[in-house]
Amino acid sequence: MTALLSIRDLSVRYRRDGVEVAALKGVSLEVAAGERLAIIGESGSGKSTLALAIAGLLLASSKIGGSIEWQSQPPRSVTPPSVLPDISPARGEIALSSLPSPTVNVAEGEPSAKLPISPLAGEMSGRTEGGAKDRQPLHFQPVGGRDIGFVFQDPSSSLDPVMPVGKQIAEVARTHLGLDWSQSLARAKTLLERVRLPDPDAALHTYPHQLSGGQKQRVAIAAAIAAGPKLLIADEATSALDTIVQAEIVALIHRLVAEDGMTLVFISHDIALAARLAERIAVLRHGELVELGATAEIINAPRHAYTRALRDAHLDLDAEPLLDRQGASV
Ligand SMILES: Nc1ncnc2c1ncn2[C@@H]1O[C@H](COP(=O)(O)OP(=O)(O)OP(=O)(O)O)[C@@H](O)[C@H]1O
Repeated sequence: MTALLSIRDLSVRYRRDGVEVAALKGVSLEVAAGERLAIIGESGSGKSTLALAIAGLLLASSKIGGSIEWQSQPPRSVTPPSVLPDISPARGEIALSSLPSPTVNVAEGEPSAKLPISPLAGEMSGRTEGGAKDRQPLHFQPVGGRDIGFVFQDPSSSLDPVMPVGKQIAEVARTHLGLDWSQSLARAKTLLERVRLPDPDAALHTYPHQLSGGQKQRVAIAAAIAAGPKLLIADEATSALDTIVQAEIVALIHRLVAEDGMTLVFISHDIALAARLAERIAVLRHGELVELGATAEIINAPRHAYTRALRDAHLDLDAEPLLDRQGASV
């Protein structure tokens, strides 16, 4: 399979209370175009940091080493390209984001603010820095976030509480697909249908607080895919939901990814959930990639003791089979 992006020797360090935290330590992996990749590990293992690094959403104060290199652009299967919505949990609203340069190549310890396009720094901006226009991109360059959709754990903090959800989705379409308001609202309605919100016409006018947690997450997913991204990153997108709703959201993500031909990076601490959705699983521990393989291999024949422990811990807690032995079962 063609690689969509290659991550090489990626390390990320945060600074907190004067102390440096090494969140990622030399992680290398490729994400193939069209695959469903899960990244699992315990709390603090660096999963979110990896997701944010891929999306170019790391704090400007973080120190980044290594590279993230995007390969040639695969054919888009959905609507015209556009800038995608960044649903920023830090800001509690849908913001319009830009990605960093796809080829992020920074010396270890160099501030990420020196990246060609600034990462998250209080608010997302599409400004280029450091004379990015003069650079000759060697690879496909994702523009203004249009190529990555991001779904965060908590839909309550990723949606604007005082804006009807239809408008939140339509805003994305209007701004970035060049549609007028009626076209944008029609698109929002179609997206609400696609994420199976009951009565999409009425749902257009509802506010987030009028929806259940699962419904809010459906809206957040609709907004994340409104621009037709080629890569969808779901960061613990089901963790705040009860088990039944979790399964529904996993099924929804699986269907949308298949329908739109997206690549999926699914972040989860739950190996069972990951196994239901992903074709490959990457296991992070203390910021290091300890194992990467086909889902069936990871589940049935894990090589690393840590992966075995994750699997066995799950088996101890839940008698349900982790995998239907046929791969993703949704
Ligand atoms: N903004 C930040 N400032 C300082 N340290 C951070 C920051 N974000 C994360 N860290 C630290 O970096 C490490 C990796 O965190 P990260 O959130 O990537 O892990 P995770 O596997 O996603 O955890 P969880 O499942 O709990 O979300 C942890 O030690 C965490 O405390």
